[in-house]
Parts: sequence; structure tokens; C-alpha cells
Amino acid sequence: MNNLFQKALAASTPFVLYRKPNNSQIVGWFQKNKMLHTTTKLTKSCFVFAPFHENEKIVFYPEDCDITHEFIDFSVEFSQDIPAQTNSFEREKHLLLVNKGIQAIHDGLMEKVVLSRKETVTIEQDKYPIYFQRLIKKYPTAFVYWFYHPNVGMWMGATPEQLVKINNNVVQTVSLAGTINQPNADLKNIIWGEKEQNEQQVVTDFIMNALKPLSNDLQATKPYSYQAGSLVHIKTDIAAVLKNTQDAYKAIEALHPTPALCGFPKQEAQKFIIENEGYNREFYGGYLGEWKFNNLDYSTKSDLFVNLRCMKLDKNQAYLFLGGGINKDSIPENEYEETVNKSKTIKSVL
Ligand SMILES: C=C(O[C@H]1C=CC=C(C(=O)O)[C@@H]1O)C(=O)O
Repeated sequence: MNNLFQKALAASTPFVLYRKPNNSQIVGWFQKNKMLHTTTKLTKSCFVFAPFHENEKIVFYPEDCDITHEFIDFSVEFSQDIPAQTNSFEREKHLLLVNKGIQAIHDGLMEKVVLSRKETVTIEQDKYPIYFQRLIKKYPTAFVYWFYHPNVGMWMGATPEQLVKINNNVVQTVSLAGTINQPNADLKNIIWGEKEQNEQQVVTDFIMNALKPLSNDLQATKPYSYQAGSLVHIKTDIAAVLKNTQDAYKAIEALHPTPALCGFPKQEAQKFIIENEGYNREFYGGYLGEWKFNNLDYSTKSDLFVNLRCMKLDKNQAYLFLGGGINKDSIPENEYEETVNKSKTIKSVL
């Protein structure tokens, strides 16, 4: 087993282990004490763990952490896939929520809202490292992480969605939305429905408008099909050259949370989520990763991901966070089914 796992298991102090997409190294940040560092604005270089709601404090690990890199050197067994089970109470609850969202869209309150539910699964506490190893092996193109802070809790996930990759004055991001369940899909030949195309276009338009004031050179690819585990999404790659490198953080403030996790218009969707979802998303739908900023020359080199396909771990329980984009063409039963399919990303490693 990698030394990093042993170190994480023995740690009572805050840590994060992560493996970037298509990378053969695991990075570990270990804080030297139990302090909880929070901020409302990212200024110094750090590992950031930001919540979904912008008015809640951003957690970060400062750069003076013990930072270690280690090549992936383990093999791990997979247990048999447990078929995803339908809980009729959870299903009814989600159908009611989605129906309410569709009604609000028909009433003209908003165009799109991402509605989610939190599902509890029984797990084995001594298998946390195994769950993490399985995520690493199973999702080579995802950002896979294991985060722990005594005041925040333990989180783990395998996200397919980059929030931003920033290299000085170039910001790269993606519009990722629309879902079908199709393992090993023939990506070139997928025909997307209107509901999914619209759902993703809302995200692309929002990102382009958010970045426009900060850039004179903004480009987007055509939408294409992207495999994330057994699911396929629609994806557009977007790149902006910033007028001012100092605006890197403004780009994050303008983007987060995008309509891939929140909705459009942002304020209305966020209000609807708070008033109707019935639980606090905490760090689900937030973002995490490396924020590198040098205020002497204003250089930035950051790699941040949206926190989804994730779970919060508490002893022998895992809480899975499962959401989906709702628009005027949504069919509630299909939306529930989509959350069941999304739960397999995590359930297949438990
Ligand atoms: C909100 C989630 O996924 C987002 C990312 C890709 C596709 C999505 C969708 O089809 O609804 C969501 O916007 C989630 O996995 O919890």
C-alpha cells in the first residue's frame, strides 16, 4: 500500500489526498495542527475546499502543509456491484421536489434549477482507504479526492467536472450537463434529446456571459459527448484570456456555482434550492483543488474542480449527494432515475 494511505489513516490532523485526471501520482497535504482556516476570498496559495453557498466560509489548507507526491503503486479488489435499490419514500420525496421545480419553471420563476437529494448508505469504516483506491482505479479521468478536517468531516469523491484551470492570464473551464446512462458508449453516435441540449446550452451561455467582462478573447468548442464512468454528459470546452491576471479570482466568483449545479438565473435558482431541497448541501456543489497565487507578480496557476459524485463519510455511514438539472421538459420519474444512475459512481466502489 502507498505510504500516503498509512499516513492518512494515522492522521488525526487535517489532510487531503488527491489524484488529478489522467495522472499517475497521488498528492497529499497534511496540516501540522488542527486549526480550521477559513476565508471569504482566496488570496494566498492553498488547497481550497469551498462550499456550495457563496455566503458560507471557504475552508483552506495553507501552503506550509507537509505536501507529498507519491506514484500510484497498489492494486485493489472490487466487490460485486450491488444493484441500486429504489427507496420508495426517497423516490416520492424527490418526485415532489422535481414537480415543484418544474412548476416554478412553468410559472416563469426561472429557466433551470439543479435539484438534489442526500442518500444514506451503510459502509465499513475500516475500508475508507479501499474506497479511495477503488475510485482512483475506476475513474482515471476524474479528479479523485479524500478530504478530512475534524471540524468539517470526511469527504470523498470522483468528479468529472473542472471548475477552472488557470495559467496566468488563461482561464479554461467546461460546460458539463445533460446525462444518459450508457457504459462504454459509442460517443460519436449519440443523439441527444432537446431537454439535455437545452440544459447544457444554459450552462455554456452563463459561462460565456460571466467571463465576457473579464476577457477580450473568449472561445468555446462545439458541444460533444463525454464519458464519465457509466454516464455520458454533453461537454463544451471554454477558454478565456483575461484582460488582467489579477482578475483570476473574479472569474471564479463569476462562475461559481454554474447552472450545472445551481440553475439559471442564479439567484432565483439558489433561493429555490435553499427553500425546497430540505437539507444543506454543505460542500456538495462547491469546489476544491489547488489555488496558486503569487501577489508579487500576480501570477496564478490553479486547478479547481466542482465537488460532485461525492460522499460525506461518518463512521459506518456514507451520505451520497445526487443531483440533476431540471428544465421545462423534465419528466420527474426520469430525473429520479438519473439520480439513481449517478449514485452508482460511488456505490460501485463501496
Ligand atoms: C449535479 C450533478 O451533475 C451535474 C453535472 C453533469 C450533469 C448534470 C445533469 O445532467 O443534470 C448536472 O448538471 C450531480 O452529479 O450531482
